[in-house]
Amino acid sequence: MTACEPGETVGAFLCQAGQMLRAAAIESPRLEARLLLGHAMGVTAETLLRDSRMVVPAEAVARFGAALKARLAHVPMAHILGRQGFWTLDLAVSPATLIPRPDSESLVEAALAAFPDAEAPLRVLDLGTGTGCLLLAVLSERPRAFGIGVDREPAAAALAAANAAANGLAGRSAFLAADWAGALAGTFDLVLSNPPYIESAAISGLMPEVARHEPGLALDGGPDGLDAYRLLAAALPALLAPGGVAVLELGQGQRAAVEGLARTAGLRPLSCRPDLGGVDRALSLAKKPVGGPASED
Ligand SMILES: C[S@@+](CC[C@H](N)C(=O)[O-])C[C@H]1O[C@@H](n2cnc3c(N)ncnc32)[C@H](O)[C@@H]1O
Repeated sequence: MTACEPGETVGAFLCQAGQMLRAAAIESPRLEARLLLGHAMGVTAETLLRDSRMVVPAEAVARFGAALKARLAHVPMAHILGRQGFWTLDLAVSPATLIPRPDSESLVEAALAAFPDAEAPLRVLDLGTGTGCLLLAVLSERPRAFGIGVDREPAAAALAAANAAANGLAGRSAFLAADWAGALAGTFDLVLSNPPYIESAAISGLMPEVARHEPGLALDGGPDGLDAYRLLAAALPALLAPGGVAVLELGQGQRAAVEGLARTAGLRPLSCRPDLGGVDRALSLAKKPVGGPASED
């Protein structure tokens, strides 16, 4: 390990922090050190790169120390920074719910592909809305759409409402704390859901950022990971308007099982969009027409 130059400069702090993060097996130690120091100083990581001889002010040193300590304890970067980008949106995050993942953007792509008319006046429902990321991304692309986001965790529903306001979407969205769609009447053109789908026994083996810092309510799908899909599949036929589509996020390897549950509930699998890693991720479903064939295949 090369010795870091001593001193109070950006370069010295970044060098020391990078080494500590690497020793803690953090994947991108130099990048994260820059993001944390930039956050503590209120400047961008690019600014730090431009002037590594800049002296770090005392109050930023204290903030950086606290942020670094948290990261070394595997607190997720998004929780320390308080923000996460998703689609084109900048979203506040909190320990109350899942940090939005890039893989979930495939649900937004699937939803937009299902409703390609940008001017369609869609009614959208997002079950387990968390930060509101899925609903808000769709509303940002469909200016005549209106949406409701539901989360059983009241702090998540409040976070999603704040994210809607911060992104100029409060006028076309509403959020409530409830158990799935139990509190709702009416039907929707588009139902989105990224439910908890990790097998209960697998959670403790996930990376510490997830297992220790993201809530069980957002992760735990029961013994086989499918508990929420059973409830959602049963509820969807009554929630979908004629011509409506549901887009569900899947965990790796869950496609066949969830399609089976959907068919049993009277739904028709339309397509399944892979994420950037090629994993079947966004399952689109429609209601089988009354009196229609029992299955599409
Ligand atoms: C996997 S997270 C997804 C959050 C967000 N939609 C996203 O894609 O990042 C699942 C969310 O479902 C919520 N949830 C779990 N059980 C629920 C229930 N019975 N009713 C409503 N929401 C629930 C959790 O609180 C959590 O916010």
